[in-house]
Amino acid sequence: MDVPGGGGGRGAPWRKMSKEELENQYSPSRWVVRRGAEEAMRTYSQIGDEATKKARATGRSLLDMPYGDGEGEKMDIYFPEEVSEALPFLVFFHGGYWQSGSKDTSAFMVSPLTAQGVAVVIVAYDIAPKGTLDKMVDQVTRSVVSVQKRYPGNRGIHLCGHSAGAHLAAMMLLANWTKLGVTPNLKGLFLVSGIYDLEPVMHTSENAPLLVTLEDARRNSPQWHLEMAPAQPADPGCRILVIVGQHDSPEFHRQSREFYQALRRRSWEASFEELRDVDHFEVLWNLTQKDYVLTQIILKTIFQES
Ligand SMILES: N[C@@H](CC(=O)c1ccccc1NC=O)C(=O)O
Repeated sequence: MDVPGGGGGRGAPWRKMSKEELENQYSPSRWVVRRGAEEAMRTYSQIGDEATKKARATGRSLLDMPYGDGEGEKMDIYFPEEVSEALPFLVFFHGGYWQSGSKDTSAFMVSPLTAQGVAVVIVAYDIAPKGTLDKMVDQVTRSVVSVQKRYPGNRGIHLCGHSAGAHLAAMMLLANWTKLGVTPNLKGLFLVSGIYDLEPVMHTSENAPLLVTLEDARRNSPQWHLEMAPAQPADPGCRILVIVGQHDSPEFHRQSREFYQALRRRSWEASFEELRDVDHFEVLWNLTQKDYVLTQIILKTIFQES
């Protein structure tokens, strides 16, 4: 296999980095500006935990709904007060480098979105070492199919993913829905501080539980597919918002920018947004706030199209 000609190619900046520099660039917690790395991670878990407890306390949820036979193939569905047949859905995939995180601490955006009439689904998947990347991509694909089958009258499904979860969401652009028998009513993707070319991650300590080979990395890199694989027709009805935090590392900025550019080259309806004054974790925990700029962008996008 050849290497892509774009940012992932032979001239990619990460190829010239020392092992330490690469490790640094791919350790989001080292780039936070308002607190130490450990405190940032602690706050992130705490806010996720509290948001999930608050979302579950309303009682308007279906928890642990299976989307497959595997023990980890479960999703939580949170409903707005006004129940209708034709709700817009937002399906969220949590981050944590495919090896940490849980649906049980990731309901960040549930309260502000359900308050505005959006049903929110938080998906669990088998993180490493139990799950491989291929398995996680397959699981997430089946979770989207399951939402469409359960709610065929939905007014659009938007996917949202953070970091490793943005990678999983982006992989849905390559899914073979025909083979799965159902084409979800996908209207948009919100990709927050994601990774789209997995090859550099393979050379960091994050790969220890993942055991990604070069073949695995390419097969599971949406960037690689957009640059190298035969073009799949872009869906003009599906808008893609690529989002990065101002204080994300330069490599995270590069990954987002180059993915956005590759999407545009392949005729996807994509836009790019750098969110001011937030780091890799704040961008997500701010989604607990109805007035946060990204919460507002998400709501505006969902209701423009439903
Ligand atoms: N070990 C990582 C943790 C991390 O990257 C992370 C943690 C929680 C949610 C998302 C994350 N990043 C990507 O998936 C770090 O140093 O920041």
